[in-house]
Amino acid sequence: MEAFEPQVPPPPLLECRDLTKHFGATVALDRFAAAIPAGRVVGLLGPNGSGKTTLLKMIAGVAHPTSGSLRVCGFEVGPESKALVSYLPERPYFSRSMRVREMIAYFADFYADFDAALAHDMLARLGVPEDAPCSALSKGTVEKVQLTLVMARRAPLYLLDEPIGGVDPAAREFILQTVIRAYRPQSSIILSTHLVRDVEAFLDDFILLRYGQMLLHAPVAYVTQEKGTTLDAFFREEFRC
Ligand SMILES: Nc1ncnc2c1ncn2[C@@H]1O[C@H](COP(=O)(O)OP(=O)(O)OP(=O)(O)O)[C@@H](O)[C@H]1O
Repeated sequence: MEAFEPQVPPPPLLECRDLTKHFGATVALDRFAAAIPAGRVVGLLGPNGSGKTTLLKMIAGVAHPTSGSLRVCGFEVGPESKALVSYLPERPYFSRSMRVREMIAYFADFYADFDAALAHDMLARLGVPEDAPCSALSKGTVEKVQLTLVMARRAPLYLLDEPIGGVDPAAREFILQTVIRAYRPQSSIILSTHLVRDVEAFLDDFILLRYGQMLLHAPVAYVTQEKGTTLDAFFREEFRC
């Protein structure tokens, strides 16, 4: 007789429970709760000041919740969870005095999961000169480099805060195809953006935030199939000023 072994499902890649962040009297995030499984590209959408950056910072472990909890692959925020998260912050963070090639070497040294060959390949596809000092690069090219460095890590969870805001519209789709789709199917990506029209074809799910509260967490198909509209049109209608 075969022994019956109950299958214990793996923990979600990300689980947030009642996650709350106050800055003085400002409630930046209010009891945010969500579970994100592996293999999803999730758009984090909402007007200015709705809490997107605050949420990503707490998941990355660079800001601390006022209350509530979160786990990445079952780990509370700490060294284990940070090693599993590849985070692109909203502001440029790398040394402007280094050359692109040196940045790649630096990341390869620092992160055990960094795939330098993949980074070189992505930069070549994106037309970024590796010998250029970062200080000589345009804002859009700096974004391409940062996004490449973050996506060339083999991490389970990628957090991208406004990844393509400074890139020209013609290049956005190419970048999303080249860089975002380079991730592995067992990973997930959460990306915050105002460029809903540009990213919606790449998203599986979306989360809508307003005034720090989650309005909706749903598959994009909920909007395109059940509502018969685009995510961009849905977003504009929802947040009409
Ligand atoms: N360090 C801080 N000190 C005080 N208030 C803050 C701080 N960081 C964020 N806030 C406030 O928290 C709220 C959420 O800000 P957050 O940056 O998370 O929003 P966002 O959705 O990312 O905005 P945007 O789309 O403009 O980038 C805002 O009211 C903001 O002013």
